[in-house]
Amino acid sequence: MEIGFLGLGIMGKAMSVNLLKNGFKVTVWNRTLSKCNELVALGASVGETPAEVVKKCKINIAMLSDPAAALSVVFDKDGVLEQICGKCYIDMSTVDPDTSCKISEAITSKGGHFLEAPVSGSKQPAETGQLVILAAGEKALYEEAIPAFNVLGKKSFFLGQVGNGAKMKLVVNVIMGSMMNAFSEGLVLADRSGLNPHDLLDVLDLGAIANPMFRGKGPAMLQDNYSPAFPLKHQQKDMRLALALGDENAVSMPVAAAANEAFKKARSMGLEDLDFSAVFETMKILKHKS
Ligand SMILES: NC(=O)C1=CN([C@@H]2O[C@H](COP(=O)(O)OP(=O)(O)OC[C@H]3O[C@@H](n4cnc5c(N)ncnc54)[C@H](OP(=O)(O)O)[C@@H]3O)[C@@H](O)[C@H]2O)C=CC1
Ligand SMILES: O=CC(=O)O
Repeated sequence: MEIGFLGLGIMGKAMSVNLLKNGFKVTVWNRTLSKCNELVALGASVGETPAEVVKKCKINIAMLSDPAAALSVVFDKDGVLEQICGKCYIDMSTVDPDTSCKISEAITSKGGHFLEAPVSGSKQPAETGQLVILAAGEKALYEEAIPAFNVLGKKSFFLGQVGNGAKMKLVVNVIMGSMMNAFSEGLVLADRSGLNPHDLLDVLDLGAIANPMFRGKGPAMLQDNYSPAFPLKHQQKDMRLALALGDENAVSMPVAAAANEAFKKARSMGLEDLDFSAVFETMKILKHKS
């Protein structure tokens, strides 16, 4: 199966490498075209524009930063829409349900097929094919994409109509962002009250709230290492979009709102391209001021 892949950031690069290594033919495109070179060295072809990729490939996957990027790649000149008739488009970016529905409507009205399929799991799961895929939209396309999903992920869910995948992803990530804030506060509290935060990591890891995120990120955070796996700007985007979903549904979300403020503070400190665990730095600043 030949797959078109649009967007070679942290996730898209890892996912397309994985597809290539598992025997798929892949044609890639990235806004900054030079990022395609590494994939070419592994056997990928390059399209000069999204339209050129879609013209060549029946199944096309996008992994783009945010709603603006997702819309631009579809609707702009030389975009996906120009060649979508009879072709398939799977948007795996994390966007809001309205963006996903807008893309779906445009694609299907031009005779294309659409699936949204955002993922849970970060850089390492993308590299090792351990993502959790949250698909919604055209069921027949979901079934057609299963061989690719089996390479990219450890489990795929089909969640029904377009928008449900986006919603599920935002619910998961609003919980994750709030957890990262609680974890960071706990690390600061341990330190300031005279405990060794490394001991806290060991205690947490043996108890009821042990989880891969605390286990994976904690030691690096204590060394001020925020090498980006999941950039903070994207986590804050997800908080913002999840809070908007809360607004729409009259769901009070004070914990998530406070966590969002901390991520915004981190962005204002210039930390947006670091890993989202860098929100810890906002609390260390507060600590030093008090
Ligand atoms: N990193 C992670 O752990 C995870 C990320 N996600 C989600 O996956 C998506 C991608 O994340 P990630 O790979 O980390 O992000 P990156 O920031 O590493 O990559 C973003 C990609 O989007 C492209 N892009 C940005 N703006 C535009 C635009 N206006 N037009 C065209 N292309 C554009 C970038 O192109 P260029 O190279 O030219 O800048 C790049 O290819 C996001 O929605 C994120 O929330 C989901 C799960 C985990
Ligand atoms: O969206 C980020 C993730 O780790 O999942």
